[in-house]
Amino acid sequence: MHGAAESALRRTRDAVEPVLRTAVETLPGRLRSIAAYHLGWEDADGTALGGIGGKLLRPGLVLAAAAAVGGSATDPAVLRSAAAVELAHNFTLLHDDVIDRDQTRRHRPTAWTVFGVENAILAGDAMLALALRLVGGAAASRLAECVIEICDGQYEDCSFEHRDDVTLDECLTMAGKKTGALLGCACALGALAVRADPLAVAALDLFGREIGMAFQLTDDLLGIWGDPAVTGKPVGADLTARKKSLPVVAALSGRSAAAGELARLYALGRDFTEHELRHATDAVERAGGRAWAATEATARITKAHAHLGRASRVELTAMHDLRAIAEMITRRTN
Ligand SMILES: CC(C)=CCC/C(C)=C/CC/C(C)=C/COP(=O)(O)OP(=O)(O)O
Repeated sequence: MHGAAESALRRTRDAVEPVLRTAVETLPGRLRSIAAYHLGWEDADGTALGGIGGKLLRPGLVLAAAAAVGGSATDPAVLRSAAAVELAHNFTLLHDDVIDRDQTRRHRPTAWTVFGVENAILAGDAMLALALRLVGGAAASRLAECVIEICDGQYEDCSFEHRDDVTLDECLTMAGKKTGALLGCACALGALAVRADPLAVAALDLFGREIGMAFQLTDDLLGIWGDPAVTGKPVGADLTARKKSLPVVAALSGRSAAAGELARLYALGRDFTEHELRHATDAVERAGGRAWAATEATARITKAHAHLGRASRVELTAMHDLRAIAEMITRRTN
């Protein structure tokens, strides 16, 4: 993280973590323990740990969006929305780790490997319900719509694993639902919490969706070329499992020899060996998938800035944090 974005996310942590902790404390004991483990507050045996493991990007967007339309980032309604968005995000992570059978998240064993699949699913469900209860009213309806869109995106993502004809457009649409929707919703909820003009809410939603696309593109790149010591996840897991991530689908859509090699590896129908993983990583790069994803991520950030510019009521002077967070997304290393 860099400068202004880093300090915006640090302020977010200070402001939102107490609200999150108070909310999670209201969960029944065993569900609370799983949520506290997943959020990095406790070890598996209940020993207190340093703090929340995630970057708090989505709550950061809630606070920055509220400020951008002239509201206060310390308004209780804004803080509740920020905590709710983070709870909903963590519901998706808990369930996603179960679906993918991922072993590691945020440098630690995933909740399902520690507490069991059923319990991790139930803790995720409880966190989503907590999110909706925390905001209530119109904000809860908006968040619920967003979660339905995320589930639709996740459904598409899973269904792509059984197809070998997935197009780049399909993949981009899926990423917009799976990841872009929640970043858009975070911005919209921040603006709604301070009763912003509907035009500004819509512009901020579109801004969030575009940076959400850039976020997913960068996430996919980090999944292949990131440093596991920084990302907290094993490198190459998506490729090994032959996932249709954006750089892979971009590479497969070309006609180069490297695209053919990648297609043959994907047609093997089983997880890759270490040697095949190295070959596939190299083929995605040579077939242009890495360069395409990096360029597309930058283009999405440019589009996002244009949405801010079109929001006539948005306070131009107060948009600094939103711009800083957007710029940080393509540079991030975790
Ligand atoms: C319904 C369901 C299972 C949906 C799954 C949706 C899903 C997991 C989409 C991926 C989004 C993503 C890149 C998360 C990492 O966020 P991050 O890097 O901001 O995470 P952090 O909080 O650890 O920083």
